[in-house]
Amino acid sequence: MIKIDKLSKFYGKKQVLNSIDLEFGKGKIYGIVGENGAGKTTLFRCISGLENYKGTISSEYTKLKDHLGLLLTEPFLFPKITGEEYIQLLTNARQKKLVNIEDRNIFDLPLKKYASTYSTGMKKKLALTAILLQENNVFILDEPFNGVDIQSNLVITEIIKRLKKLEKTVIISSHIFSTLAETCDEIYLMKNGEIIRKVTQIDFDNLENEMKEFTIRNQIDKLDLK
Ligand SMILES: Nc1ncnc2c1ncn2[C@@H]1O[C@H](COP(=O)(O)OP(=O)(O)OP(=O)(O)O)[C@@H](O)[C@H]1O
Repeated sequence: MIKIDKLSKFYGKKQVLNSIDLEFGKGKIYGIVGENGAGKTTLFRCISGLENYKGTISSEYTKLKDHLGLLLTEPFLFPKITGEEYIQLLTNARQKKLVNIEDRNIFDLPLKKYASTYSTGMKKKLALTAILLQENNVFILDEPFNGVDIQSNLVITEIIKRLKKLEKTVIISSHIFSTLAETCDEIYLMKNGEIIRKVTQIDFDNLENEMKEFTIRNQIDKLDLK
């Protein structure tokens, strides 16, 4: 269980997260949706221990970040290391010894090549492979489906479902509602640094319809397309 109490974050004078209260349990998948700039990535960075913040983030672990895999929208890959070396680096950090990495190459990546030469989608797949092989208990996936081919998206969706069965905690942000609706137990709607709504599976269709109607009424109609 991860418990977030009154989490606030400022960048300089700008408040980006405003008194967020959330709880994430084991064996559950959570979606976070919200417009660009709502604060999703900042929330993830705070939970992952990459940012200072006000409020508390507590869990059953002494150091949550030692049990947490964060997939960033644009993973950082060091120059001059191969895909294989990247995976080794991350798994070594968790004292996991991998005998044959090629056997665990779920996305058929060219692991002998420098990771910095990978395409955007390949970088994301490498970073995801590494955090999965770390055998984390908590996974935070920031737009995991974005920029990744259809086949790999199907694989990622299936992996997320398996992580749930393994009693892991998975938190996902996505701008593609259907991918969240297929996997999530609960979806939180973020706006201007606040969680404004919690939606459970039974209401996913209503949420999608409301969002569509709101967007079309307020945004697309401005174009006055004839
Ligand atoms: N390092 C930073 N310094 C200053 N402001 C920042 C920094 N990182 C993010 N912000 C600001 O914080 C706000 C929230 O950004 P964040 O990246 O968390 O949003 P998001 O919901 O993940 O957006 P998107 O859907 O576009 O990825 C934005 O106004 C952004 O400009």
